Amino acid sequence: MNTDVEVSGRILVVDDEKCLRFSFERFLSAEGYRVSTAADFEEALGQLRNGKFDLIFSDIVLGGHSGIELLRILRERDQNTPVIMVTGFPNVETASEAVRLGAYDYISKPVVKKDLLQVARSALKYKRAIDRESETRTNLAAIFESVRDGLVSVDCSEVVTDFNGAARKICGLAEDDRGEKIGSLAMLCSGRCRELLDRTLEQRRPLTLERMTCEHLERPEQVVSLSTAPLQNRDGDFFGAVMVIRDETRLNDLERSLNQRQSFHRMIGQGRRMQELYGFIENLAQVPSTVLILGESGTGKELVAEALHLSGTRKKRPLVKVNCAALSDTLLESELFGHVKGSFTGAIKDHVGRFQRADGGTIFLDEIGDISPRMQLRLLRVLQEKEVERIGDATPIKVDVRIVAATNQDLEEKVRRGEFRQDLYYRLKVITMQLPALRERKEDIPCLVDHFIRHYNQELGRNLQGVSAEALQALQNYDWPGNVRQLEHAVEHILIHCMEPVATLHHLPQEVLQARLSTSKPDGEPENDERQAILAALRKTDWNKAKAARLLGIDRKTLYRKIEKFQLLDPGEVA
Ligand SMILES: Nc1ncnc2c1ncn2[C@@H]1O[C@H](COP(=O)(O)OP(=O)(O)OP(=O)(O)O)[C@@H](O)[C@H]1O
Repeated sequence: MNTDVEVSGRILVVDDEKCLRFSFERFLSAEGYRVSTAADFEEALGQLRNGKFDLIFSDIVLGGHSGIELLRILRERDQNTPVIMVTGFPNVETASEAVRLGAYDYISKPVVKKDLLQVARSALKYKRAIDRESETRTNLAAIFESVRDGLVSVDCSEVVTDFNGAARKICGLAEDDRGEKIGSLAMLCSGRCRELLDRTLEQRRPLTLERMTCEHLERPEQVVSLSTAPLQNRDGDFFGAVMVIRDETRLNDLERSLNQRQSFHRMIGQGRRMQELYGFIENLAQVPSTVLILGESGTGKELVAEALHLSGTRKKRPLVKVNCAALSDTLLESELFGHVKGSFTGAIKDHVGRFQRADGGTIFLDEIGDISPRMQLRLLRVLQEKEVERIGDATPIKVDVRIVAATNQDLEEKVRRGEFRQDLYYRLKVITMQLPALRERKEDIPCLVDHFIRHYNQELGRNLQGVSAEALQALQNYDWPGNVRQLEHAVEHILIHCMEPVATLHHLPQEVLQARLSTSKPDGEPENDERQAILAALRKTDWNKAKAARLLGIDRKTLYRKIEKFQLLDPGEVA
């Protein structure tokens, strides 16, 4: 008697020899199998129509038909049920033809009981394994289809191998996108998620991206979070990557209505000041007015300009960024307005200016406070006339560009001192946005720290889990003269110096630790932190201002201003 529950099953025996049917039925039933018999081809078909079998024994010769015919029909209907051919005489050719067509095995008459039971047991075991595998596959396919997150897999050449229903909905993928390169798909979004997949394929490690606006043309509000993972087979061979896309739009909407958004485009911050800023940007995004963004260095002025551009209708057109302080006057003029060939030495061909390149979109003029009086005048004309003149060509060219300017300088003061044109100042400050310094929104420091830890974990291939409560307190108490940029550098410093799962006080940058010591003194003044931090950085770098500014995460001009403000003296110069 067969005691192996695994291999119990329903068996059909098809043979025109009554005594063979009888002995098969007797031997197999005694083992606990449920056995049915059929005397010919038609009867076999009838049995197959009415019932399900786990194993079929079939004679190769079946009256006017052949067992091979039966095998063919079975294979068309059901791939899994093993069929064992019974040959009346050892005709190896027919038997091997049967195996080629998908028979599990063959046995020859006269059949020995031991052989029969052995082949039946092995075929039924095989059937169970196949059933289990296809069950797992069906379950996985059902899970794949039913999860709410979008799933997209690609192979090593970025060809889409599969995606589920949620991905169809979130990303707008169509059935025939399978087999296409992901970069070649005509998607209606920014495609920033593809960059993450590219990096996963390149670096072969999981990556995440929190809350990203898809900039989908049909669903402009759509916000998603992404995570990717490399795909490996059992032998550890890498064969592609999978991306999980979580639609966070509803959560984002809810947070917006509750004024609790944690991020907006690339900006991070959950406090009141940032909520006001997000709302303000959304309101301004729909109007074409010029915007002047004011704020200390590192407060995120460029990110605000980006968010302004991406939240409005101009997002389909370019956002062109110009750092006015980084270029000499002549270069800036040619960069902004363009030039014609031969208009000055070195003008070997026509050059399209950035105003023209930004046509229909936005131009971001960073460090606007640093432009020369001549450039101020030229810019004033663009603002007044909405047209530009290329160097060497007096023909005005109409441009439709939204101007977003930014500065960390006190422009009003510059106007008072006669260093900045008042008329240009008024034209620029149609709408002014004052960005809060990080010390004015310290409640955002924990989520910024988390954000930068995630970022640098990915950049540096690390797995820092967080910072200790004491270290976080020190980060929150510090005044951050270099604002978010400095905090970002501080987190990078932490990741470089900390090899433990959680960073503690001694992994913090020197300036934060020093400020902590100085504020613990009873007579510590609020400004002391900043002064101490700057002094510490200057001392550490032997008063090399470029290095000190880098250490502090501020630009050199800001550092000079702070040195003046705190009346710090370079010991080298005093001597
Ligand atoms: N709210 C924020 N969330 C996340 N990152 C931020 C935020 N604000 C600034 N950053 C980061 O800080 C760095 C400086 O930001 P950004 O260049 O926008 O500042 P800025 O005010 O334009 O500085 P500067 O006046 O020196 O040009 C960037 O790496 C930016 O990603």
